[in-house]
Amino acid sequence: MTHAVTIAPSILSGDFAALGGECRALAEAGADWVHVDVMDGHFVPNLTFGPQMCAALRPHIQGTMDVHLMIAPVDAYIGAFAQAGADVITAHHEAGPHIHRTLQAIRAAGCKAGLAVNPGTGIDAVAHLLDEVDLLCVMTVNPGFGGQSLIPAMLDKVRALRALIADRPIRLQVDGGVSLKTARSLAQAGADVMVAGSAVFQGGPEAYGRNIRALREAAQGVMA
Ligand SMILES: O=C(CO)[C@H](O)[C@H](O)COP(=O)(O)O
Repeated sequence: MTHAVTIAPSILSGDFAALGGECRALAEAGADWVHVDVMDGHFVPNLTFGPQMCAALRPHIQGTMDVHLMIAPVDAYIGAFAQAGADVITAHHEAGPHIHRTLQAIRAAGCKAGLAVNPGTGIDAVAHLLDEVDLLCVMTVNPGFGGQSLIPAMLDKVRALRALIADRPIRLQVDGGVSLKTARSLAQAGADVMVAGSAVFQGGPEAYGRNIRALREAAQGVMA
């Protein structure tokens, strides 16, 4: 069974000189969420945004601001991202040192708690954390950069996590290499939130609506 799919464009692929406008264009184009990739140059080999950027973007985002923290340590920054208006804050299992406490702190700050796992991390890592989690993010590429190809072995991981979640109200997100080619198999494996950078932003603002529609239809198995 496939689930209704949420499309969460990653502004990592947007025009950094015009991100407010990019967020407004995404809303007009039918994006469900906006995914903000926060990178610290330490946990991942790239640097992007901080809480001030999130606060500046918040008024330009309709609906859910989905903040993906690729940073270590995490806990000291949760309050700032919550204050900045994040709806979902996702932390990495690998960022440590006490992910259970981190997830509790995210909820205590009034946000939905997301748990991300890198490609090399097995599903056992999340099994004992499900009570603390509102969203599981399967990294389907190694984190740090947009435009990479989906790692095929991650489909099995998505399938296994969907089975593990069972009937819990946990969203299952995939992040990296989501495209017209991969969306259907990811949805069939059980993903219900698709983060997409290149696949949404290619072609510029006039293509966003078309790209989002095509991605949604591909995920749902609607033939072009
Ligand atoms: O978290 C990320 C990288 O760490 C990005 O969200 C992800 O790679 C999306 O980009 P694309 O759709 O181009 O693969």
